[in-house]
Order: sequence, then C-alpha cells, then structure tokens
Amino acid sequence: MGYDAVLLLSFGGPERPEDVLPFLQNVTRGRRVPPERLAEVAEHYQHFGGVSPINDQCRALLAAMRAEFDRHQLDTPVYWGNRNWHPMLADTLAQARDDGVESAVAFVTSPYGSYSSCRQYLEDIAAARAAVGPRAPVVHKLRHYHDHPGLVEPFADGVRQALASLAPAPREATRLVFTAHSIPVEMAECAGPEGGRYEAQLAETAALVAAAAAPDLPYDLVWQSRSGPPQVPWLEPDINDHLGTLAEQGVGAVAVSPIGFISDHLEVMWDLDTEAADTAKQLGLEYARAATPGTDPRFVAMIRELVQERMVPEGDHPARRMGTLPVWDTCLSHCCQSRSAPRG
Ligand SMILES: CC1=C(CCC(=O)O)c2cc3nc(cc4[nH]c(cc5[nH]c(cc1n2)c(C)c5CCC(=O)O)c(CCC(=O)O)c4C)C(CCC(=O)O)=C3C
Ligand SMILES: [Fe+2]
Repeated sequence: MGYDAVLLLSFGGPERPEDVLPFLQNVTRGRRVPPERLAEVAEHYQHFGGVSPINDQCRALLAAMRAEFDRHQLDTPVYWGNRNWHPMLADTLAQARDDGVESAVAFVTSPYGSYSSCRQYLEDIAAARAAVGPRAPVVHKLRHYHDHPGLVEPFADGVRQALASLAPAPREATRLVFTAHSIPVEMAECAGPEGGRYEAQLAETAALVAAAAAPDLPYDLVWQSRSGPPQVPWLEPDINDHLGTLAEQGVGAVAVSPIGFISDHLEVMWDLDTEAADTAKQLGLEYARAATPGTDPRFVAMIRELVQERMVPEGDHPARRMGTLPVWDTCLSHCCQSRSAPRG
C-alpha cells in the first residue's frame, strides 16, 4: 500500500537539566524501577549537563533521511516523534493530521523485537492516535532490520577500526564483545511470537558483524544498562562482570561493539565509554569501543530501502537480508506480550 508520510519514531531524551526528572518519570511510569536506580540514572544525565545525545542524533538522522529520499525521488514528507520526550509522538501525529497526512510508515530506532524495543512502540502509536482522535493518521511500523546489510556493515566497520586501534596482540589475547541493553528475563522469554526473539536476533546480528569484521576472533554477546529491582532477574552477564572474567582468562585487549544501539545513546556514553572503560582500566585490559551506525550513508540508505520495500508492491524492492531468522511486516497480537504482568 501507499503511505503519505514516513515517521521516525524514537525513545526521546532530556535536553536541559530541568527536563531530566520529568523525562525519567515518563520512562518509568507504571514500571518497577526503584528510586535509587532512578537517582543514579538522573546523575548520569546531569553528568552530561542534563542533555541526552539522542535527540540531536534523531535530528541528524531526520536530515539525512530527507536528503537520501530526495536523491531517490521519494518526496514523502518525514516526521519525527518520541515515546518519552518532545517532540512527543501525539503532537507529531496531530501536526501530520493538520498537514493532511492519512497514513504513515514508521521507522523505529530499535532493530530488535521485545516488549521494550518493539511492542511498546506499537502501544505508543495506538495511544498517540487515540489522543489525536478520529482523523489521526494510520501508522504502520516497518519490519525489524537486525540483519540488514545497512546495519551490519557499519557495525562491522566500527569493529575493524576498534581492533586496529588496539596495540597488536596475539589473537588469543584479543576478544570481541558485543553488548545490548539488558531486559528482564521474563521479557526476554516472551519476546516475539514464540519467545526468545530479542536474544536470537542479537545473536544473529553479532554473528553477522563478527563474520564480516573479524572471522578468526572469538566473540561474546553480553548485556549492559540493567535496571529494575535487584530481586528481579535480568539478562546476564553484565559487561563489567564479563570484563573481569576475560581478564581472569588471560585476555589482554577487548573491542566492544554496542550492537543493541543504532547511535551513541547515553547508555553508550555512560555505561560503556565511562563505566566499562574504567572497569577495563582497573583490570589492566586494553579497551576500544566500536562505533554505532549513527548517520552512516549505508544505514540511511537502509531506511529508504525499508520504506520502498513496504511502499512499492510486487517485489520491485526485495528485502535485503543477511540472516535466516523470519521477519514480517505486521506483528501478531500476542507478540512480545508478557505472561505474568500485561503492560500498557
Ligand atoms: C531494550 C531497551 C532499549 C533498546 C531499544 C530502544 O532503543 O528502544 C532501551 C533503550 C533506551 N533506554 C533509554 C533510557 C532509559 N531506559 C530506562 C529503563 C529501561 N530500559 C529498558 C529496555 C530498553 N531500553 C527497560 C526494560 C527498562 C526498565 C523500565 C521499563 O520496563 O521500561 C530508563 C529508566 C532508568 C533506568 O535505566 O533504570 C532510562 C532513562 C534510552 C535513552 C538514552 C538516551 O537518553 O540517550 C534508550 C534509547
Ligand atoms: Fe532503556
């Protein structure tokens, strides 16, 4: 089907010190995040002057999408809305409606499936449309892109550059470590239509990036940015604990690639560039953090390709994929639905 607009849909982040608390309240409303954890994360944001990098990264991506679409005679307007901070999705959809938009296709800044990274964005769309009312544009989310070459190749370049920046060391003493945002084990078990999809997609992305960048190097997939109360199990090991294990095993140098994030979010700048880098230093490990795609031209072209794949029928723009896990355009109603605590 045709769409009148393309929507960039993201998480949102504070842009001034006084935004930090209301932003965190938006993120954690109805969630079980202890106040101690919230205070800690507020400090991470204040460490960077109360400004999250994520909104400027979205502005840059939006501009790059416009230029890329123009180069390919795709004159569809592009809009940007967030889950947790301005521009809020409901305001964006109200503006789109005023502009005469009846339908939009949404690119979400997370490639993977799980409640937090996929279904919650579908709920955000439904809630924003309900807030806008009867003439709200219909919004369909684009498919997952965890194995698209436009995601895998920029990450692979990042890994190559990170490895090149480490002092030459025997291959056995060098390790490639992929990270993604930890999620509660229960959320991981319910991810996708049959469960386990978040980890399965990340494992596929890790394997594709490793095969492209460093096929002879051992690698691991571990987790970062754990939240929630301590008694609730989340995916482990944490990157910091894992660095300790590697040091014990005689590893001397690590390249860390945050495949869970498409740009250098605050989690990348704090949990990796500040905390994990510090852990590595204390352990005497050489440490290099690999780049995220950001506005890499191949990543921006991927967004245009995903839009064309969806808008131009009859296989004129076949899906470019490197992996074998199934992908689909429309999630089933039970996809990523929690067993114990229905959310939303
Ligand atoms: C899977 C996943 C992604 C990747 C997919 C995607 O990109 O969407 C992601 C991204 C992000 N998470 C972000 C920020 C936060 N996430 C939090 C809390 C949580 N994240 C969770 C999961 C994820 N989060 C979960 C299960 C929670 C617990 C509360 C809940 O069940 O919802 C909290 C509360 C404090 C805390 O950390 O406890 C904050 C501030 C930012 C913005 C960063 C910036 O400003 O640059 C981004 C991109
Ligand atoms: Fe998060």
